[in-house]
Amino acid sequence: MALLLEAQGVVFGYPSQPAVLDGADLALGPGERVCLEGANGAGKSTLLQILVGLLVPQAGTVVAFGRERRAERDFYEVRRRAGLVFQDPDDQLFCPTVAEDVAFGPLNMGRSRAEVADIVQCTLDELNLTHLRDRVTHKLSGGEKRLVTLAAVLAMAPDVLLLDEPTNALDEPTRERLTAILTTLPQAMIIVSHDPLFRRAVATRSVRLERGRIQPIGEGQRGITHGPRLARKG
Ligand SMILES: Nc1ncnc2c1ncn2[C@@H]1O[C@H](COP(=O)(O)OP(=O)(O)OP(=O)(O)O)[C@@H](O)[C@H]1O
Repeated sequence: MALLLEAQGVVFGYPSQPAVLDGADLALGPGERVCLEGANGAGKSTLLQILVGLLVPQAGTVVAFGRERRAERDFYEVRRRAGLVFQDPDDQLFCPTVAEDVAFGPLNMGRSRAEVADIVQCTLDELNLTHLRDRVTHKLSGGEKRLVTLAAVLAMAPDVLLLDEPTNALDEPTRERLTAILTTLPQAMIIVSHDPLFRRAVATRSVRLERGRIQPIGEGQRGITHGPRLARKG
């Protein structure tokens, strides 16, 4: 099976946080929905950004769509084919209206105005967001913004999705709707999530980032963890 994205032995630290990733290996194959969990600050967002070349590892390799990627120009194609939905929608949405935000990517990719109008309509329809079309983006609720960021990324028809905590700020019905959407999309995806119910519903495989490395999660450890049972007297 040809892998779509792969981090091999990635080492990365920030000047103030020197050992975030310490030989992290993560691979994504076609049809997979890999859920990535790990404690706050474990380095999950950092790893997603390395996979699309927004951060440069100090050691290790990124292989994307069959080619090793090193230089910034190697990542232009990767960022076009791997759509990253940021943890904070305000890092991603910057146009005055929802329709303009969703149109921005395909216009930037050289699609015609007529094609883009169709893409915006279809993408908003598919995500059930047509009612938000002409709304001012920065006045949307947190959950609405999150769905609009997904629409903006899907409008670029990526081959792969990288989703950083996509259920943040979503109420339960919206989370269920997102689950239904993600499990019917054809794209392979890596999903960072702290939400065990969501992970269980979407993951085809789960891994954990711990002490800078990726550990597989076996069936026994997977899903919701229950607290220790109270000792019963008598
Ligand atoms: N730009 C930065 N400069 C310095 N340190 C950073 C920067 N971005 C992240 N860090 C630090 O690197 C570590 C990993 O951050 P990262 O955001 O990748 O973790 P995470 O696993 O995604 O966390 P969370 O689950 O809380 O979102 C954290 O200790 C964080 O404070």
